[in-house]
Amino acid sequence: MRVIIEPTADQGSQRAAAMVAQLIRKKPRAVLGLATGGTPLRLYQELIRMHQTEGLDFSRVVSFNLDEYVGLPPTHPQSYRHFMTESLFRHINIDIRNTHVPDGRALDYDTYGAQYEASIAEAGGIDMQILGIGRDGHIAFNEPGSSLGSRTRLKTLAPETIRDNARFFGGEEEVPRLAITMGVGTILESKKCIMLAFGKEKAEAIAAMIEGPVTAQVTGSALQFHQDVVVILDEESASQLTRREYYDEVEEAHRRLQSEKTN
Ligand SMILES: N[C@@H]1[C@@H](O)[C@H](O)[C@@H](COP(=O)(O)O)O[C@@H]1O
Repeated sequence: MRVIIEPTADQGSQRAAAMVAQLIRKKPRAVLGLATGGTPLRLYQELIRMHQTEGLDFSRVVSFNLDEYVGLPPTHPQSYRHFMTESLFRHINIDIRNTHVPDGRALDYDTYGAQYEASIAEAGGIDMQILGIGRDGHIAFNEPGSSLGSRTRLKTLAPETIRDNARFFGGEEEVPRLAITMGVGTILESKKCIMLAFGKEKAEAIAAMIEGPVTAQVTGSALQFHQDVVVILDEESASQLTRREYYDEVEEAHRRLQSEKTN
């Protein structure tokens, strides 16, 4: 796991955007795994800027989102489909038919989950999965206790997640209790994962995910089994890591290698 600590969330988001842009330039038909929540917003803003000012071309990009609330139509202001349209899709030249967000109104979730997995496989698998993390260490909506081999399925939200997301809904009562989410096993199959976490409220989850044991109680810790994960942090979210100096040294070594390559 590569741990990059940037001074601020803005710098961290720019770093992530550069990685996404590099992939799309190399592989115009890249398959991106996308996340919602407050964390990736700055990354999406930077991608929009790159599209508008540098001509970053999304016309052949395919995307799959991690999750969606059950019961919300795509037009609902808090649905993740709506979030993606407003925060990214309508500002870039992605073909909306190539964007996939789980359907929160599917009737048969077992069949639907299997179909979602099949569409990811048909697209060639996810090249780069963007991830955030919940304060309890969950990824997508894989709440504590989720199987580390889980696939796309229906999931009951944990009380902490409902509390955390109440701010978007104007109260806990309004937050849906169920979601459809890619599983931990689905996420582990993506070729590369970029996790973003900013702010001190994520510090504990980040320390548990990176330096703690692999456990279904912190589903993000399963990423320790993935061979290509980059975690991008700011000073606050990195504040509880005990091996900080080592991560900085690794980054320094990366920089030296890069500059030797380009010189
Ligand atoms: N399903 C989403 C996750 O994908 C996200 O990572 C998490 C953190 O959200 P935020 O970035 O707003 O802190 O919230 C929800 O649970």
